[in-house]
Amino acid sequence: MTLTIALSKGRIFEETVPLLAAAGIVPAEAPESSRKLIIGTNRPDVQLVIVRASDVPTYVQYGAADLGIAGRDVLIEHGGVGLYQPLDLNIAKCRMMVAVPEGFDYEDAVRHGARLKVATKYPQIAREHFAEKGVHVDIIKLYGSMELAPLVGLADAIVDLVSTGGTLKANKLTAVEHLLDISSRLIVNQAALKLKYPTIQPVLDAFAGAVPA
Ligand SMILES: Nc1ncnc2c1ncn2[C@@H]1O[C@H](COP(=O)(O)OP(=O)(O)OP(=O)(O)O)[C@@H](O)[C@H]1O
Ligand SMILES: O=P(O)(O)OC[C@H]1O[C@H](OP(=O)(O)OP(=O)(O)O)[C@H](O)[C@@H]1O
Repeated sequence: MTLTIALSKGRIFEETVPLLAAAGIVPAEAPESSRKLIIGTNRPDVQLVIVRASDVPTYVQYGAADLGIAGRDVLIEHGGVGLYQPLDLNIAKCRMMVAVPEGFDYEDAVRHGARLKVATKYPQIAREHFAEKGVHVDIIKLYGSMELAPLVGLADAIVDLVSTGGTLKANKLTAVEHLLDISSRLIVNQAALKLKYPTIQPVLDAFAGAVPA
């Protein structure tokens, strides 16, 4: 029985390589330098499928992949249906923040009941946050480069991921609220966990033992 693991290119793949190694799995090639979407490994019974970060939960939900690694941001937006989430891998760590242009008095706007235009790739997380605060917002869904939106008048604020703060700084934005701490989690298709338990459990154990501090 083949074990299929869904991963995204970039930081998740890079930070997953040591975890795979702990489970005795070595990718046959690097996705960055290959156009292949199915990548073999040193183990004939394990293959990797390379998908968009936000598509990882969907592949695992429907059983097209048995395991996957996805950010908490992506998992909240997906909803987590059909997924078992046994392990926080403590990789791809960042924070979900509200940010506004430097000089914009966000607290004052909120206090005065202003209606804010908020650009984000994370409409569920943003909607819930502002609903809890009782702030009226118009959510504008974007797929990337959120930091641009306030600079060109598309939005008053953004909800986005911040790590070093370099992107905010380069675009003269400042973080005004911290919504969530984000890291990536191992996700498992619930049916696959039962059917492929003897193959999956050792991988889960190896990952658990290799989680970075
Ligand atoms: N600057 C960052 N530092 C650390 N982790 C991050 C950072 N940005 C995003 N992440 C985390 O890594 C995950 C994957 O991000 P990545 O940039 O590889 O994909 P993406 O471009 O956001 O996804 P998609 O391809 O679906 O647009 C995110 O879901 C998030 O959990
Ligand atoms: O605080 P920093 O260290 O600057 O990181 C924050 C940036 O990282 C993420 O983008 P990413 O690098 O994933 O680019 P992408 O959205 O174009 O994939 C996020 O959307 C921010 O733009």
